Amino acid sequence: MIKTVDLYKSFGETEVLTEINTEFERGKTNLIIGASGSGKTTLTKCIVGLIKPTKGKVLYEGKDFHAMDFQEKKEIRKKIGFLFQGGALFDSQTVEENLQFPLDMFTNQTAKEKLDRVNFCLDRVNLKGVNKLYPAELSGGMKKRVGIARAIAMKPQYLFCDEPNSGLDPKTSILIDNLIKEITHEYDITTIVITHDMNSVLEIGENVMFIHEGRKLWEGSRREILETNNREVVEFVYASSFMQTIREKANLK
Ligand SMILES: Nc1ncnc2c1ncn2[C@@H]1O[C@H](COP(=O)(O)OP(=O)(O)OP(=O)(O)O)[C@@H](O)[C@H]1O
Repeated sequence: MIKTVDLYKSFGETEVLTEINTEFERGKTNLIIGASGSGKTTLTKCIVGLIKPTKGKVLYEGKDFHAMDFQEKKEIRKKIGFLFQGGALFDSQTVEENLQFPLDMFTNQTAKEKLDRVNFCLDRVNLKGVNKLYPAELSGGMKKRVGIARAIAMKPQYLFCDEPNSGLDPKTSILIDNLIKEITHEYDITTIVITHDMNSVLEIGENVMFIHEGRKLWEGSRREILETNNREVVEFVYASSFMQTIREKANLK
């Protein structure tokens, strides 16, 4: 579990995060939603240690990350997998080399052990046999799946996904969403997903946190989001008439 306690972040005079108290549960897909500029990325950066909060704590299994020494932070970082927008693959390396990269960096595994792990992860995301292809030879959805395979190569305890659906068609988006959810359950990972995609919220939002102007305004499940009367959440989530129809239909049942 990851927890934030009274977390604040300012850039100069500007306060970007205010009093964020939240919990991201293990074995669940925890979604962070909110308008552009509301503070989602800043919060995530504070959690993974890319920036230091102005005040407050980030607890990994109860231990304050920002109070840890270099070695302890390194141990936590080894347990974090990242899925970046666009996959963030190295274009000059094959799929196999991309997946092997974290294993080369952080493990002393033999070449055979690394290849076995690469093949296992590719198989898990239904991409058997693409080892020797380069990212340019893959579709957007395949790149995302390679990104997921790379993110799980190190058997992470924590998984951060930054807009995993950006640039994907609706069908592929659902496949990627479900893959993230399955992997989260299968390996009991604490998964945090930043998303703008309301389909994802309704599909995999086991825990949804809504940030508005740097404050946590609402938290609940995908079911609860259909029923909430919180004005800001309703304005954000149900901005389109299509989403309003979904809400009305769900609440009539
Ligand atoms: N390094 C920085 N220096 C100054 N201001 C920053 C910095 N990083 C972020 N901000 C400001 O913090 C606020 C929150 O930005 P953040 O990127 O966290 O929002 P976001 O919700 O992730 O937005 P988006 O959905 O567009 O990615 C914005 O007003 C942004 O300009």
